[in-house]
Amino acid sequence: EELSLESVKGKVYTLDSVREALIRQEDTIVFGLIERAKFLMNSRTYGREEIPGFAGSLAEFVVKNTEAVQAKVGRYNNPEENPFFPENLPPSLVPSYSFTQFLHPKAASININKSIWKIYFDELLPSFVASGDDGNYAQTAASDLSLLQAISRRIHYGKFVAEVKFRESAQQYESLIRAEDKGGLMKLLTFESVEETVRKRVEKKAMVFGQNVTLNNGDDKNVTYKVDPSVAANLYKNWIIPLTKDVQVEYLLHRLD
Ligand SMILES: O=C(O)C(=O)C[C@]1(C(=O)O)C=C[C@@H](O)C=C1
Repeated sequence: EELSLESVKGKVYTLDSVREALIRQEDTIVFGLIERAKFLMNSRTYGREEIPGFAGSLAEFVVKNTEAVQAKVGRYNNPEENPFFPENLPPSLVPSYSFTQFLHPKAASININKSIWKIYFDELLPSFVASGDDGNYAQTAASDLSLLQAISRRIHYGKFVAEVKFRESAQQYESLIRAEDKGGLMKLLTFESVEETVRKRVEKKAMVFGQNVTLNNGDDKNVTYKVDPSVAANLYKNWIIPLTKDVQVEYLLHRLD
């Protein structure tokens, strides 16, 4: 079998391959929920903390500084990655890998991490983290960062999904884009049955990955979970899928710029 040059050089994006990537990212998000749930709410991570020379919370401090370190080693050269604090990020110090140029150049200006940040702290955390304070503020912020990054990568992956769909039905998309018909675009890119499958699979993953494992496992009714599986399913239903679709519409509106 012949390998195309493109598959040797970089990633090939098809509807199947982007959906495969979204499925694999579910694992990361479910594990991220489980890891964050290990700690209590630890509100001191999110309030005004007295960090000398820094105006912001401990969580912001960890995210900003970690992003700066990761930027220096090239994290944001990958078009699949979007920083939470893009202002003043240092340039990469290492030679850049040549990522497949698949997206329209306007994609780089789409970043909805401000909304993701707000939803994460205001709505998601209180829905599954036990209240209280165990003193692990740095560890809490580190687990917030990896979960935020996983959720952000998943939602912004909408750019790739949209580009694949655009290439598959360019004519249909073009007329909606020219008419700036957001509702029509939303309808054309929506697959209700796929969304339902995603929600059910995520709930099952939360059950499988998050069950408390014991050796006397005969009795199914005694199984308990580290994160309520409905929290994972609702995260997808209420935020992740709708925001992925918003990113797709936003991307498509600029596709012909
Ligand atoms: O799989 C797709 O076609 C997507 O666009 C992804 C996704 C999702 O976020 O899971 C979003 C919209 C579709 O209605 C179905 C699923």
